[in-house]
Amino acid sequence: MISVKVPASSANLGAGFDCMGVALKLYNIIEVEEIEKGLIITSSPDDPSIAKDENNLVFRAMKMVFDEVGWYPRGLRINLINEIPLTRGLGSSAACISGGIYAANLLCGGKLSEEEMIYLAAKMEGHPDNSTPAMIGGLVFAVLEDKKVNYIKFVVPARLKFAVFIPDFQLSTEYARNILPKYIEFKDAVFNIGRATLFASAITTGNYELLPAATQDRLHQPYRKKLIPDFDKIVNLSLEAGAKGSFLSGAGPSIIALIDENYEIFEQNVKNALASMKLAANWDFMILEADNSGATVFSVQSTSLKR
Ligand SMILES: Nc1ncnc2c1ncn2[C@@H]1O[C@H](COP(=O)(O)OP(=O)(O)OP(=O)(O)O)[C@@H](O)[C@H]1O
Ligand SMILES: N[C@@H](CCO)C(=O)O
Repeated sequence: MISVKVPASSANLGAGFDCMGVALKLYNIIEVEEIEKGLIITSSPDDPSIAKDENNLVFRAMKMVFDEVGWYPRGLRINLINEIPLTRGLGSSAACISGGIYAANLLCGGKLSEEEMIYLAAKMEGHPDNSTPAMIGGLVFAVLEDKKVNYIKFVVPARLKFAVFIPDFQLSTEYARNILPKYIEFKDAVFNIGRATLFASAITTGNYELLPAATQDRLHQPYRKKLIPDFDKIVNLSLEAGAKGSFLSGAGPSIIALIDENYEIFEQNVKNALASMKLAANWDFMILEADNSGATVFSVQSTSLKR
């Protein structure tokens, strides 16, 4: 059996719609083994939205690899141990896709290169901002091209931490993409290009004082925040508690705040504010570090049946 550990991820990071994302130390584990025949999928915790047949996202990602390399297991057992909350903007689908591709490639003897896996994952997800950090870790700047992903991975220092606010409802990426406008104003495009560029420079040079300005966005948050009750309250309370920028995580509904010092004071301030504004029951709160490794093998025993 092969066990693969794959991190959560947060995409967009403010202004970098579909092109910036970071892996986070919150993990799913995907265990796979070849069996004589059939497909057996188990999951814990279980969730009715996790398919147990060929529609399962991990299976579909694995199947894409088998089709690509022309090798198929006789049958397959997949066990999913899920820590990443589903459909909350924390890259649960990218973890399934990147982790599934990574596990399938191990099962079939490592026929695909890392670049090929990164490309297949981004192609399946439709954009590379969750799938690339899920695959290789770090904070990634990435663009999906015709046949490859052009990207740069930045190794995130432990000093920079990610406060995550997770509400008690789901918001599918598909729905949150469908409500975006087809066209945007030229001045809004200019606004985001400037902020995204500033963010890349500020993050990679450690110039965190620029992050509150560099994480502003006009491409997706103005439309999506209407779907998230208390969005403005959470953003404002995290900035007042000392965050260096606060924004929607991926397509939402979770919200991320960046912190680089006084973590305990920040945590206490946030907990007090959530309680006094009566938001604590509806919003989970945790502070995470970036994961700089991406998908990794947890353990490998006998991987496939003898032929
Ligand atoms: N552990 C899992 N096992 C199987 N399928 C999963 C699992 N986690 C997520 N999925 C599938 O992915 C869907 C959620 O994907 P979606 O892109 O909407 O949200 P997300 O990836 O959590 O958020 P975002 O893309 O904004 O970070 C679920 O409805 C389910 O079909
Ligand atoms: N960039 C994507 C991330 C979610 O998958 C979006 O915002 O729709």
